[in-house]
Amino acid sequence: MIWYILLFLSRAKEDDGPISSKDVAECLKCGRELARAARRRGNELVKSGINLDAYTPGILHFFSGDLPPDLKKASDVSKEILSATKLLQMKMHSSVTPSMFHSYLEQQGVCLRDPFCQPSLITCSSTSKYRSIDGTCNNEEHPEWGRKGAPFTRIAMPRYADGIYTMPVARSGHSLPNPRLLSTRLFADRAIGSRVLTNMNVQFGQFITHDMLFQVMDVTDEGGIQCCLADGRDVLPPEWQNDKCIPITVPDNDPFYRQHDIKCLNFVRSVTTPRDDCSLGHAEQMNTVTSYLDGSAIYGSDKKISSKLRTKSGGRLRQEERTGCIRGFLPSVKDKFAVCDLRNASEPCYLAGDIRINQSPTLAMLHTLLLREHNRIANKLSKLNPLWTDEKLFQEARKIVIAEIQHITYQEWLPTNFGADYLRYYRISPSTLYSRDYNPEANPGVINSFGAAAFRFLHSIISDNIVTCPKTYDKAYLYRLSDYYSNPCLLESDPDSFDDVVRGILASNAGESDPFCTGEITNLLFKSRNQWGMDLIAMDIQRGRDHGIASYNDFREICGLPRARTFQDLANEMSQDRINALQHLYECVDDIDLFVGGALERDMQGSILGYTFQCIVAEQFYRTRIGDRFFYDNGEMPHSFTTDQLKEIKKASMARLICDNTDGVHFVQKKAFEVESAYNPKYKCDDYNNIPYVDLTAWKKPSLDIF
Ligand code: HEM
Ligand SMILES: [Ca+2]
Repeated sequence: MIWYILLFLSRAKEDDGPISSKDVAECLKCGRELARAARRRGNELVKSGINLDAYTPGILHFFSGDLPPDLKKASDVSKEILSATKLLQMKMHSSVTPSMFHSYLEQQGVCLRDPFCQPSLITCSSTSKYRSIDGTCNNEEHPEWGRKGAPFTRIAMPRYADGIYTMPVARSGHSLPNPRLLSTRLFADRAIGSRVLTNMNVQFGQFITHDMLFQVMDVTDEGGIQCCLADGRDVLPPEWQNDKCIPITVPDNDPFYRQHDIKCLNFVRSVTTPRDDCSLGHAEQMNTVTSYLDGSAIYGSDKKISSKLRTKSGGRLRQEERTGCIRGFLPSVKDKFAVCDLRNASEPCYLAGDIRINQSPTLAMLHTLLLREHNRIANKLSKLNPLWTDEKLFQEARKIVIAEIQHITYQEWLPTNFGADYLRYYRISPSTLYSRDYNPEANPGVINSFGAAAFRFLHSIISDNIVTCPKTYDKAYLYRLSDYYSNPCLLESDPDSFDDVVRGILASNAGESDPFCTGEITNLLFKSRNQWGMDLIAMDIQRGRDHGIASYNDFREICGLPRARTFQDLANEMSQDRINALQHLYECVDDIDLFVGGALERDMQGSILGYTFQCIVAEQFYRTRIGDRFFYDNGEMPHSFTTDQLKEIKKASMARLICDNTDGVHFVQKKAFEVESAYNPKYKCDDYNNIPYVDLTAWKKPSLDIF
C-alpha cells in the first residue's frame, strides 16, 4: 500500500501521472465557474421568495451575524478553491483515500492564482505604540496573524467525510446521530444552579468570546438563507435548498417540538476563507473579528466601524444621554428593526464594535459599562494632560481599557472558572508585575475546536432568568431570557433599570456547569413572537460538524489521554450512566462529537470543565497571552506600561468596573464573579482597600509630550 502511494505521488509530481498540470488548470477554471453558478443560484432562490421571514428564530439568528462587505471577496475565493479541490479529487483514481489526497496536495502545493491571493500587502509601521484596529501588524514577522478575517487555526486534522468539506459521517458510513436527539437525550433541562458563580461570570464569558471570535453564517447577495419550509413543518426539497444549508431535523417524538409540529430548524454553514497562500485543500472557517483579546467588541475590528463609534473629540466614544441618568448609554443603530426584535421604535437597539451586542439585555449592559469606562478614562486623561489630542486620548484610553479587560480575564475570570492551579500548570497565569513570555513564533489565532466546541460548553451555565434587583435589595424580579432575545429594553424601562439589572446579575446564581441546559436556550432560542425557538446545543453540535472538528477520541489523544477503543475505556473520565447513554446513541466510540464527549466528562478539581475541554481552553488562553505583542504586562517593549502604570492596572477588577460606571450601585462583593457570602462580602464602593481603585495620575506626562 505504501509503495502504491509513493508511486502515485511521484508520478503525479512528474506531471505524467494521473493528474497533469493541464488537469489542475482545468479544475481551477471549472471550480471558479461552479462557485459562481452556486452564487447565482443562491441569489435566485432568495429572489424567488425562499427567504427568511420577519419575527422568526431564523432571522434573529442572522441578526447576530453578518459578513462584513470587505470579507466577501475572501469568502468567494474560498468557495472557488473548495470547488476546484473537489473536482481535482474526483479526477483521482477511486482508490485514493482522502488522506492520500491530502498528502498529494501538500506535496504539490497547488494554489489558486488570483490577484486576491498575492502575498499579503500589509504594511506595518514598526514604531506604532498602539495596536491596529483590525489586528494586523501585531506580529511583525506575520502581520496577518490574528487579524479580522483570518482563518481559525487547527490543532487536529479535520474530519470532513470527503476530507475536504462534506459533513462528517460515522465510521460505518451511516449518518452521525441527529443533533437535536443528542441535545434532548444528553442535555436535558434541570434547573440546577451553581453554588458559587454569579450570572456576571456568564456574561463576562460571553463578552470575551465576542472579543476573540465570530464565525458568521453564509449569506447570499440578496439576504439570509432559508433551509426549512417557512412554517418549519419540514426541510425544503433539495432543489430549493442553498448548497450551504445544513438544517437540523427534529425527530418525530421530540418532547418539545412535537406539540408545535416543528420538524426543521434553520441552519446554514459558516463562511469559509482561503489559507494565506490560497492553496487547495480542506475548508477553513473565517474569524470575522480580531483574535486578540483587544476590546474589539467595544472598538470594532475595522477602521470604518471604529471611526463611526468615536466622537472625534476628547478621545471619547459616542454615547447618548437619558433623562434621569447621570451616565451615558450606547448610541442607537440607524435602522433598529434591521438588527433588533422590537415591539416599537421607542425601544432601544444599540450600536457597538460587535453586531451581537443586542443579543441579550445583560450583554448590552456589560458593553455599556465598558463604554462608560472608556469615556471616564478619556475624561480623566484629558484633565491630566490638557494638551493631548483626540487621537492620543483615544488610543491611551483604549490601551488602558484593553489592559483592564486582559487583567480581569487572566487574574479573575480564568482562575474562578478553571482553577488557579491549572492555570499555573498550563503556564497561563501572567507574572506578578511584568512578564517576558512574548513569543513571536506563537500564532494567536483562535483554535477552531475552541470556538466550535470547547468554549461553547459554557452555554450550559446560562440560567433561565434575567434577574433585576431594586436599590433596597428587598425584592428580585425575574424575566425569562427568551422574552428578551435581540431586545435590550429591560435596561431602559425607567432611570433605575440599568442599575437594577447590574444588581440582579451580581445577586443571581449562574447555572451549574453540567450537561443540563435551560430550555430557554434549547427550545426557545430567538423565539421572537412564537411559541418555539431554536436549540443552541443542537446548533453547537451541528456547528462542530460543519467546521469538521475532529472527534472526541482524537482530542483525547491530542490532549494526552489514551485513545478509547471501547465505550468502557471512557470510564476514567465519565460516569457509567453517561457512558451508557453515549453507547445508546453512537454506533462507535470514534464517532463521538468533541462537543458531546467533552461536555460529559467529569469536572477537573477546581474547574468547571473536564480534562479535554480544559486542555483546549488552556491552549487557547496560553496562545492569546504569549502570542500578543501588546499583551498588557509585556515588559521591555517600546509600548510597555511604566512600572507605576502597570501597578495601577493590576488593581483593576470587575467589582471596581461596576462601582465606577453605575449611577446607583454602591455596594459590590469583592469577587463579582462569585456570589456574596461570608467569605466574599459586599463592600462599599468607596472602600478603596477592599475594592482598589486604578489611579490614573501615573499617566500624567510632561506638558511637551503631546503624542
Ligand atoms: C444568553 C447567553 C448566550 C446566548 C443566547 C448565546 C448564543 C449563541 C449563538 C446563537 C451562537 C452562534 C451559534 C451558531 O451559529 O453556531 C453562539 C456561539 C458561541 N457562544 Fe454563545 N451564547 C450565550 C452565552 C455564551 C457564553 C456565556 C459563552 C462562553 C463563555 C458562549 C460561547 C460561545 C462561543 C465560543 C460561540 C462560538 C462563537 C463563534 O464562533 O462565532 N456563549 N452563542
Ligand atoms: Ca478581538
